[in-house]
Amino acid sequence: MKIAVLPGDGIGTEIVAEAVKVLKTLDLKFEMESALVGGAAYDAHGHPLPESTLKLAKEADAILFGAVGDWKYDKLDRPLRPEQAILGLRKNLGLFANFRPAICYEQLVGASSLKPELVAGLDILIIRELTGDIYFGQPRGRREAPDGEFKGAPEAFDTMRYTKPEIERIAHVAFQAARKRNKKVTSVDKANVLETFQFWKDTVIEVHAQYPDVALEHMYVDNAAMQLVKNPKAFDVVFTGNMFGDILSDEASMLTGSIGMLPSASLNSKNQGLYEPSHGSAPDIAGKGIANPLATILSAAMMLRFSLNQEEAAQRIEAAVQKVLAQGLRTGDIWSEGTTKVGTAQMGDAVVKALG
Ligand SMILES: NC(=O)C1=CN([C@@H]2O[C@H](COP(=O)(O)OP(=O)(O)OC[C@H]3O[C@@H](n4cnc5c(N)ncnc54)[C@H](O)[C@@H]3O)[C@@H](O)[C@H]2O)C=CC1
Ligand SMILES: CC(C)CC(=O)C(=O)O
Ligand SMILES: [Mg+2]
Repeated sequence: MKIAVLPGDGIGTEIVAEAVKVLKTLDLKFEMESALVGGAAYDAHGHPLPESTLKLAKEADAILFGAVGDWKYDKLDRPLRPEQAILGLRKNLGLFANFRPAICYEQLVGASSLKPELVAGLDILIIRELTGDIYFGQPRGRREAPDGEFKGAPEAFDTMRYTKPEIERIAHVAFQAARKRNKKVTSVDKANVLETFQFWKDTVIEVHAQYPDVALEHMYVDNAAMQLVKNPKAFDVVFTGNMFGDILSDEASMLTGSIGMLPSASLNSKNQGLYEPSHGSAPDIAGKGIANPLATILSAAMMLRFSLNQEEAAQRIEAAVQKVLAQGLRTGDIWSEGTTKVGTAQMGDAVVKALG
């Protein structure tokens, strides 16, 4: 088994180091090989996703990814910007199914910005389509407005699109995941305004015919954003497209206490996967040793479960994380009065110790 380790930029390097530490503590046989990605790869090789990094990722059984991006690259031409590395990996490897579980651990009920009773016991699964939608649709660009009130003025445009097979395959993923949980899917769309999402809704209804044992509800994304903070426990599987899933998963992270707690798995049809925290490179706190590494450590647990067939090891990591939280250790983002503030490496060390 081979794991490609791609730390990336900002806090990416700090949090991946902790997840690697945890993986090395397990008595498992796998090889790990690291490579540059994102801004770090652009600085060294002139491209955010060099051929050698892509080759390593393609050949690996699983990829452990940190985060990419920094404000200093924001003026580069888009194809050279760090974010193109993660988008390119997702597209090149066909990682269309993104799982983002939002679980509020008992010990962190007080860390959420919501009332404890709203988040205690929360366990929802966001399933986000990851290789389509407006993030990848063509054409896109800048031009002179071809018509309308401001005809001739400079304008920018993107294309929102989904093909039927793209919607069908992720709908099957959502319904099958729901069968292993509470048999309820909320499909989030904007069918009242967007043709793409009326098509999404129609296709989801068709696929649902094969899953009569799973309850399906539809919700517009604006309402879903509101319901997520009003009554989050009413959801079980939240299923949506690429952009809405991106936004709603950051929102849902705060139900768990912090974005530093939300792991993710991105899978293709061969169950090859990329595992990364749901957050970005956090340039505002990079280099300070204060980032929360738990989302990345929990992503490594998802990697053991989904791609490396090591369920027991995955559960060991998840139990170790809960044990450390029960000991009262907290990085700044989840700290509250009466708990002990620790840095990134101390948190990683504590998880390693709890594993023993
Ligand atoms: N998959 C990826 O590589 C992603 C990359 N990005 C990139 O990351 C850069 C920063 O983007 P932002 O919008 O600021 O989002 P961000 O997720 O990096 O940070 C948002 C806020 O959350 C905090 N935060 C994030 N992770 C944390 C952690 N583990 N522990 C404690 N606090 C944490 C940050 O300090 C910041 O205040 C941009 O260049 C963006 O494009 C953003 C999202 C995903
Ligand atoms: C570069 C972005 C598309 C990444 C992101 O925000 C995400 O996947 O959550
Ligand atoms: Mg995001």
